[in-house]
Amino acid sequence: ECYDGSGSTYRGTTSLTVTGKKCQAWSSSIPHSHEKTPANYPNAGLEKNYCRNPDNDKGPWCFTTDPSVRWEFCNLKKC
Ligand SMILES: O=S(=O)(Nc1cnn(C2CCNCC2)c1)c1cc(Cl)ccc1F
Repeated sequence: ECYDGSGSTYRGTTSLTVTGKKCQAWSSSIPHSHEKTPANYPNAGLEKNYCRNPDNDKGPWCFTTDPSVRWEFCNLKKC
């Protein structure tokens, strides 16, 4: 899979980061509490633990399930 531009419109199901970590669900605050919730960002496609770009970073990312790593970019290429 690949993403266009900054990936703000990416709606695929990749949920692994560049270092192979599993993504934390956007609706969860464990292990990382955060502001990027589906309630706060209803149009960002923050489903399950799929990689997304709700804050206009350079590509899709996610909070990781590793307590020592808050977030990482995802294992996706730019189209
Ligand atoms: O809940 S958060 O979104 N957590 C957070 C921390 N770093 N990031 C990066 C995610 C990828 N893009 C750059 C910011 C997000 C968050 C955002 C802001 Cl503006 C302030 C505090 C905070 F807790």
